[in-house]
Amino acid sequence: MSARLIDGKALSAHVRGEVAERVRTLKSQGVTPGLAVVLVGEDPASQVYVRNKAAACTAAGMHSRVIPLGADTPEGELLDVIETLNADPAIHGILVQLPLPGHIDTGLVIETISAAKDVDGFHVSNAGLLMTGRPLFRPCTPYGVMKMLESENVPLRGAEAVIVGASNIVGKPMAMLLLAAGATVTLCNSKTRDLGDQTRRADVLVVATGRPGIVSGDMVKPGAVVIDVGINRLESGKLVGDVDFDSAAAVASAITPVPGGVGPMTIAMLLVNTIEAAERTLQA
Ligand SMILES: NC(=O)C1=CN([C@@H]2O[C@H](COP(=O)(O)OP(=O)(O)OC[C@H]3O[C@@H](n4cnc5c(N)ncnc54)[C@H](OP(=O)(O)O)[C@@H]3O)[C@@H](O)[C@H]2O)C=CC1
Ligand SMILES: Nc1nc(=O)c2c([nH]1)NC[C@@H]1CN(c3ccc(C(=O)N[C@@H](CCC(=O)O)C(=O)O)cc3)C=[N+]21
Ligand SMILES: [Mg+2]
Repeated sequence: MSARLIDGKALSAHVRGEVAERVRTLKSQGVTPGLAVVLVGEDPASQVYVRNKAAACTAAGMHSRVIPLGADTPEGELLDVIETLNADPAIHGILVQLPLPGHIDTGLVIETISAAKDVDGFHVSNAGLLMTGRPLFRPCTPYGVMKMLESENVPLRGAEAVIVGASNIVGKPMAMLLLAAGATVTLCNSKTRDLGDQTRRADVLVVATGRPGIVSGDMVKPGAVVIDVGINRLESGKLVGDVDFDSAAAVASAITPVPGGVGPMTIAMLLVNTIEAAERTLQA
C-alpha cells in the first residue's frame, strides 16, 4: 500500500467537537438543538445507524428523540408523526431513516418534512436549492466527502471528478457539490458502457453503488484520490466498501477505508446540519 489513509473517524471527531462548541453557545442563548429520527420497522442495520446518530447528538450536547414505528405503520400515520414534528419547536431537524417499507411512498414522506427541518437535504426544495447554487442543507454523505477532500487539501478547481453511482442521496448531490467546487464532473450509472474508461480519467474518484469490488486498482489512475462511500456487509459479517481496497491503495495517492471513512463523516455532517437549523431559528 502506498496511498495515504484518509481518517474519517478522526475528522468526524474533530467536526463533532466543533459542533459541541456551537451547541454550548446556542444553549447559553436559551436554545437546545434537537434532532428527531423516525425509524419504521425493525431492520437491525437501520437500528444500529439510528442508535449511532442519537448517541452522536447526545455526545454533542444536543437533544435527540428516536421515534420507532412498527413495520406495518400506515402511511397516513407516518405523515401525521412528521406533521407533529414539523410543528414542534424543540425539534430543529427531522430524519426519516431510509429505506421505508414498500407500502409507503418515500417521496411523499420526504416532501412532508418541513424543508427548514430537512437535515438530510433530501426534500425536492433542498435538492433544487443545491442544484441552483443556493444550498440550505447539503446531503450529509456528499457534504462529509467534501469535508474530507478539503481537510486533505485536494485541489478541485479544474480537476477531473468521476462519481460511480447516481442516487438522489449520494451520487447526484455529490456531483453538484464537486461541480460547485470547480471540478469537471462525470456521473456514471449501471448503464455506463465501459466503467474503467471513465474511472481511469479521475483525479478524484467517488464510488457509491452498493456493489463490493466494483472498482479495482486497474481502474484507478496512479495518484488519484479514492473515496469509497459503499457500505456492504459480507456473509462473513465483514464490512467492506465498493472499492477493492488493497489493489486501489497500491495506485492511489489517498484513499478512505471502510469502516472508518465516509460513514462517520455522514453522522458528523448530520450534526452540522442540525446545529445550523437550530441557529437559523435565532436569526429569524
Ligand atoms: N457511508 C455512508 O454514509 C453511506 C453509504 N451508503 C452506501 O453507498 C452505497 C450506495 O448507496 P445509494 O446511493 O443509496 O444506492 P442506490 O442503490 O440508491 O444507487 C446505486 C447507484 O449505483 C449505480 N450502479 C449500480 N450498479 C452499477 C454498476 N455496475 N456500474 C455503475 N453504476 C452502478 C446505480 O445505477 P442506476 O442509476 O443505473 O440504477 C445507482 O445510480 C451503498 O453501499 C450504501 O450502503 C449510502 C448512504 C450513506
Ligand atoms: N434518511 C437517511 N439518511 C441517511 O443518512 C441514511 C439513511 N437514511 N439510511 C441509511 C444510510 C446509510 N448511512 C450511514 C451512516 C453512517 C454509517 C457509519 O457510521 N458507518 C460506520 C460503520 C458502522 C457499522 O459498523 O455498521 C463506518 O463506516 O465506519 C454508515 C451508513 C446513512 N444513511
Ligand atoms: Mg445522508
